[in-house]
Amino acid sequence: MPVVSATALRFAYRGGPQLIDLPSFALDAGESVFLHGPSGCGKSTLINLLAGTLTPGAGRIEIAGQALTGLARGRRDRLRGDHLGLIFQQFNLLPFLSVRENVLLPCRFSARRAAQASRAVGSPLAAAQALLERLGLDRRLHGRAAGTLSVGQQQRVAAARALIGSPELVLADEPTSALDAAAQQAFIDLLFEQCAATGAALLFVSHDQRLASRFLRVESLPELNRAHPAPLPA
Ligand SMILES: Nc1ncnc2c1ncn2[C@@H]1O[C@H](COP(=O)(O)OP(=O)(O)OP(=O)(O)O)[C@@H](O)[C@H]1O
Repeated sequence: MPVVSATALRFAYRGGPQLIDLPSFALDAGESVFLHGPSGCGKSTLINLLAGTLTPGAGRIEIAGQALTGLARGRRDRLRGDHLGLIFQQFNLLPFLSVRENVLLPCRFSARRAAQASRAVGSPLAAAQALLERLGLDRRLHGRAAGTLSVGQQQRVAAARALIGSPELVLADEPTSALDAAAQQAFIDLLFEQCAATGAALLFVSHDQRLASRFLRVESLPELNRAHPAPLPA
């Protein structure tokens, strides 16, 4: 069973042209997919549709076998919290909360994630600490306000937050855009390692095709998408 599937998905921003017209797209459990395309082709929009933060004009999205489309907001938020880990370009960490509290957020919103974290290592707190340490952030940093960390450190906090409680699917939107080439490779290594450890599928979105060679499955959004939005000027 796919961990995420989209069928006959169509989307346009209000008053804008058709941006997404996707006959079908799916990821199987444990699969890692690199999705690329030029700036403005709709990659972030697609991620937000799959995450349920944008609502499609038509079509169906299923997460872990459950329909996301058509759900009321509260149930959609719960489905997202239970099954998805999200890493965005801007990390979306809460800068005044500690590193530890940021990582624990998904367990606060999802009893399922908290239970899975507890089953794995005893408690959500122990899971947060173990993940942070495996991602190279030692305990002295865990009580610091997230906003005081370097960009590379914040990226790893965002990864720990996405991975805690073993979500079935991790959606990563340009997560390495602020890193240099060596740090990008190291971050991708960590993501692969952690997704393999929890069995999570990974959808990694980037315009940077140099990263594609690390993935077994590589997809081009403009090739999948039957709507062809005009590229943004460089
Ligand atoms: N909230 C919005 N309202 C209206 N138009 C939007 C909105 N967000 C994005 N767009 C437009 O939709 C198109 C696709 O944007 P999107 O961010 O999905 O592209 P992208 O492929 O992720 O680009 P990038 O690689 O630069 O992040 C762009 O033309 C963009 O200007």
